Amino acid sequence: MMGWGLLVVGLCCVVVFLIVKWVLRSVNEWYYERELGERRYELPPGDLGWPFIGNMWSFLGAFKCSRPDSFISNFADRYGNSGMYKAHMFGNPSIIVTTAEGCRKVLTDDEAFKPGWPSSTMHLIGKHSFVAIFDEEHRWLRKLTSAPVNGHEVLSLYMRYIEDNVVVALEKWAGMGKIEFLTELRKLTFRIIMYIFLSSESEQVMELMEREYTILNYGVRAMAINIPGFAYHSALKARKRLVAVLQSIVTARREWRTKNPVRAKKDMMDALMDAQDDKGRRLRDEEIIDVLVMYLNAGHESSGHITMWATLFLQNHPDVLKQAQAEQEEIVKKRGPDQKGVMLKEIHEMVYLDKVIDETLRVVTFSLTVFREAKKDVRVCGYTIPKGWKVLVWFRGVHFDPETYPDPTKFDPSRWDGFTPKAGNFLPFGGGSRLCPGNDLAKIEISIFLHHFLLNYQLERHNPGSPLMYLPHNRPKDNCLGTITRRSAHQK
Ligand code: HEM
Repeated sequence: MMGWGLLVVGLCCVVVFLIVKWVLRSVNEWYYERELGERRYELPPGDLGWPFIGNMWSFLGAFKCSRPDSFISNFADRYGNSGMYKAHMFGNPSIIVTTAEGCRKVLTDDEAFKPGWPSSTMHLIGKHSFVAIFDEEHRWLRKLTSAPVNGHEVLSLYMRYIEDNVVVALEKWAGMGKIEFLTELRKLTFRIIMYIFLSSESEQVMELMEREYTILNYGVRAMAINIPGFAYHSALKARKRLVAVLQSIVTARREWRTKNPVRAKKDMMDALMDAQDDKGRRLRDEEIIDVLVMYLNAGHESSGHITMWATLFLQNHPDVLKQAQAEQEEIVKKRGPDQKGVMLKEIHEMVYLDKVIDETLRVVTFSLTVFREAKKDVRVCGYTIPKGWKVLVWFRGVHFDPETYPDPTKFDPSRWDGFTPKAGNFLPFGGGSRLCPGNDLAKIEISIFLHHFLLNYQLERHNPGSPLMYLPHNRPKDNCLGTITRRSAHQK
């Protein structure tokens, strides 16, 4: 009797548990889809996860357990390979778009989409930065700020500065013994972007700011929990400190400009201070600071990571390394006796290195996803994205599509021999009106670094098996701890 009783109680518990689970799993769908009426049947397949946390648990779980692709493959396993899935991400009902066709459509249709970054990102990067502004305001500020980092003339101008700093840094690292290669690279790329935007700052200020950016970036991809001990809370504090430093730089510059009205050289800060829109409006300090917070971050974090990964891939693939070294040696051999340093035309001749960099950009896919919001109901690849819903343009899905890139997880620069991806199939720098304005600068920086590294240096990692982390960005957990040494004559 007792046994039957226990069985019944057990069964009741299981049934109650299943009902509660089903109700909880359906709450988000009832709440967000009810108001869509019949249009809910036009949504892509998927599920909106649990109340409050949505699908964030499985997103963070997949990325923290180093299985980044399992997050999307779980959707594909459950709902079929539709390439678009509904989900609840970063606090919003969202559509994740993983196909080249869908991503291109979202990135290029400014009539239908505007930026849709989570409000936590906006608080961290700034409500006057490009993650928050759109249409006319974005076009104006983008034109103003992208000019100083684009075009043959300006890039040639920065190349000397970049190269001098690369040469000094590599020499210094080779005498330092054990270093965190990624940390040092981030400092180097930060110094370069600070020079371009602010004509440099003191060593101390730069180190401090770079450290604050590291903390800020941890918060960008974390749950927006503003409680001490959580990454987002620390990131908000880091932003405050960054804003304070930038405010003091802006104030000092304004004072300096008043005393020196005629200036020989103008940098990005000058451009922002001089700017006037067609109604004669000038930018306020807080707007300038937000644009700087964004540019200084975007302009060093990505280049530092990609340079580290390209170096690692080269070191781990001896055949690729040999071919890349041979190309650089050939370039140096052709130089006249008076030439000092790399020329822009030589970078265009680095055809093999360019394939190595493109393959690195693909395999790493530094920007896992970017966010948009539908301004109206939009049809994409046969599904409806409802007005107000967020869209996650999932670059990783595009870059790991086996139909375009057979054996997609393999690092293989030769896949680029005679191969030009169709529009939308290769998006390391995004696309449309938000295409990365620093793409040429980034490629030049990476090429100059690899040029000198390949000719003269090698890296020995201390923990080659160090586990990988995927958030906020792909990197070895030990920040690539290793020793840089000069290549001896017989290795050349
Ligand atoms: C390997 C290096 C880099 C990668 C992989 C990269 C990637 C990207 C991607 C994917 C976007 C598109 C964001 C979106 O669609 O919402 C973007 C935008 C942006 N990037 Fe880069 N980037 C790199 C280097 C740089 C550099 C060096 C700079 C600074 C000069 C920079 C500044 C920006 C800015 C300001 C935006 C926002 C553009 C807008 O919203 O109009 N990036 N980047």
